[in-house]
Amino acid sequence: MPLDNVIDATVTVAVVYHSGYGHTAKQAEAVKRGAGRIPGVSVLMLTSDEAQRQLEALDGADAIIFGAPTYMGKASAQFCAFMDATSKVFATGAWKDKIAAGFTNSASRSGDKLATLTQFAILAAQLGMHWVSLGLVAGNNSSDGSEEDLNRLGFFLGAAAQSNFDEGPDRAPPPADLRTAEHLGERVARVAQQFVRGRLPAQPDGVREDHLRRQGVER
Ligand SMILES: Cc1cc2nc3c(=O)[nH]c(=O)nc-3n(C[C@H](O)[C@H](O)[C@H](O)COP(=O)(O)O)c2cc1C
Repeated sequence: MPLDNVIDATVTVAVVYHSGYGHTAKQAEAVKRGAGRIPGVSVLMLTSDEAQRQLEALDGADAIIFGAPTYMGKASAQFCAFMDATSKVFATGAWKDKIAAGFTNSASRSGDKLATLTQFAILAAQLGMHWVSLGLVAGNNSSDGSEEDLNRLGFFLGAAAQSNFDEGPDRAPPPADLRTAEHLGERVARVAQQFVRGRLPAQPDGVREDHLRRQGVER
């Protein structure tokens, strides 16, 4: 492949999610917004039903971000069906060395969301993927903290959101949780880009840097 094509290669971040009533879909859209902010990154959105029917659509993705509501202390059954379907990928190793991350949303502040994020991280490990954490300090845990803080729910493994059960997706999850989801999308896109560029073939001194500089790429 010519050098220009290799360096111009778009990085693809896929978001695979389930949402029963629209709240986690809002969070998924926020993840997409964050990832899409990084120049040279395209975002592929698939519901877990769609992804389950066409797993090969994800073969070209450099990163896959898993998202589901927490139902009964675990990822929703619909998302679990997608997880089970990835046993085909387990067999072929097709997603090995892709970047992975996750997000979840539930009614309670904890609501046992950690169990869902842990499920996602284990899924990624079984598939040989590289898990990316949220990368934020915990918010709203001091006397000057507030509900507006990024990562107000204090998760590290992935992005968490909380949606009051009596509010529709037009009101929940709140802006701080959507900004936290945007942060995750942005972080995963950057990591995926670094990872893809790290695999570029070695170039004579300065050639690769010149290409990146001409593209205005942040190093
Ligand atoms: C079957 C079911 C189980 C649920 N279990 C939990 C739970 O374990 N913890 C929690 O905090 N909320 C729980 N909830 C609330 C949902 O996580 C919450 O309403 C969420 O916003 C739904 O997201 P969605 O609109 O994307 O489906 C449950 C809701 C349903 C329908």
